[in-house]
Amino acid sequence: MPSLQVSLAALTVLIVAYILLSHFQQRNRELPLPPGPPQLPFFGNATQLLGKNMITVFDQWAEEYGPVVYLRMFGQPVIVLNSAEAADDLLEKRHKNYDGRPNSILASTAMQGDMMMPFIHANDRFRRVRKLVNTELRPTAVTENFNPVQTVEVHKLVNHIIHGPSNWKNHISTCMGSILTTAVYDKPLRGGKETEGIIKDVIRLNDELINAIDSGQNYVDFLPFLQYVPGIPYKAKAAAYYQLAERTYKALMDEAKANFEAGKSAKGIAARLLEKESKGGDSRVKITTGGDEDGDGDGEPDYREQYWALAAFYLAGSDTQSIASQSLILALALHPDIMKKAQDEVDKVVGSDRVPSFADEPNLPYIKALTKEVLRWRPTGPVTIPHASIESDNYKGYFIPAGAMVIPNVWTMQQDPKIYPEPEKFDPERYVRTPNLPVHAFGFGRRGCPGRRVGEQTLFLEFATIAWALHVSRAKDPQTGEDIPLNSDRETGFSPVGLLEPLPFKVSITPRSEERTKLLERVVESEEI
Ligand code: HEM
Repeated sequence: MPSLQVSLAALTVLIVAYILLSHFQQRNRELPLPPGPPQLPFFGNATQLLGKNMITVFDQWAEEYGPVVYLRMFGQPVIVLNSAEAADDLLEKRHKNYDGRPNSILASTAMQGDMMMPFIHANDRFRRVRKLVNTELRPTAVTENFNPVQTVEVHKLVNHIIHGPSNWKNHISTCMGSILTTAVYDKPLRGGKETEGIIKDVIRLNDELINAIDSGQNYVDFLPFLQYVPGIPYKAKAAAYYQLAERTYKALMDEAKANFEAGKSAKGIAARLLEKESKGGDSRVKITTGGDEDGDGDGEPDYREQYWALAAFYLAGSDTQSIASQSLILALALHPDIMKKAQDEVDKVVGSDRVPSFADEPNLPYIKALTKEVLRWRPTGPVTIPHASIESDNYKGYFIPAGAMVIPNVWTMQQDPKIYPEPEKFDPERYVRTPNLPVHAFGFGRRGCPGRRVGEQTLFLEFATIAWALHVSRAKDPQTGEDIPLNSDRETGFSPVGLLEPLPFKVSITPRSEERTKLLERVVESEEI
């Protein structure tokens, strides 16, 4: 009992100190804060968000308060950027001050030891890891490391859909995951029993992390003093996750290292990275405890940073690509005219005697426009990953506090009728007319998605092959013969938190011709060998 009293007393002291500090931070400024909704003294605006669809609330606040909105969530300053202009001014032009990430006590520190790229601060580790990731994802590396894998996996995907159309969503998710596990570790992802062992752990880690964030287990991020409370429940679970993550990501790299040292040909980015280093006589291929040895921050990532950097590919690239593909299927079923236009373009350029390839890209502008419009219409991350301000700033006469969470509200930006007339309409033609019309779904500044090219290319080949081989339309109710309704409403037809994933829906997917089905089967068989 006395220890409980001590804990409660300590907790009270921490809460009071926290409130005082956050109030001091608000007062210690000369400029006004950006406009925003009324706040309660401690909870800020959090109560106005509870139980509501965050994007809907942000959208309304954008209308009411303008392009830059200020909130306080449990004492933490939050800036929401609602216009492309504000995002460009701050996150691109002043990126050095906005490349930070908010303190993520659960997902980054407790669950991943501050090693996982999308969550880490703009620190020396971030700069080392970013160098590695950008090198492995530069255009020539994508052509070499990803295009052959994307080709095989997309062909397999469409062939699987032909033979099991009701399972189309699982086929997509396997394909998108497999592109990453194969390109990085040379380990294709297989359904059922074949996805045992280490790759199963990669999938599990991904799912558990998303679940921890989306289900509100990250309460400690909003009430940071809780991390000092002994026995707080999130810690044990997070520690178990961290151990599994460390073991899994290291084991994958170790296996690549062992294969390469045994003289097997280096397949996959992990093995090739180690091979490149050894050819350069580089001594970095050794297991260390992480960090920049000379402490200057611009060194090369060590072994531990390397395997965590490569782990970010699956984590950041599998669900994002998969969800964009689901939104495409929904859009095609809703718009038979768009399905037909896509099919007509592919038929004209590719014909029936071969399957689409990356070489067709310059000749398929409508398919390319379709990939952009899907990501504009229903952006996978409607608010992307939050950034954080490093120093305090003055934007158009408003005070932006240091350490504020900065949320790019991509949803509202991509629904701006001045830039995208009739924004709610799914209309790929807007990108045919204006190919450089912006797509903000990949984020901003130095934190913008380094896998953008991979994502765009996967979606391009997938969409072209779907249009070539399949017909997607509304499903009919077998009892009544009526169309089964489809709900593409952002608020009621999509998941309310996290990534913008369509809620389960039914469509009809049929092969376009026997001839194309047979050709695709032959292609898949030949690629299997
Ligand atoms: C349709 C597919 C994809 C979409 C829509 C997408 C979107 C995003 C967004 C919005 C961010 C955060 C940007 C920001 O903070 O401003 C991000 C970060 C990231 N993405 Fe992607 N992404 C996709 C595919 C991929 C792929 C295929 C990979 C890897 C091959 C990848 C790797 C990453 C990484 C490592 C980060 C963290 C960057 C950082 O924190 O600095 N992404 N992505």
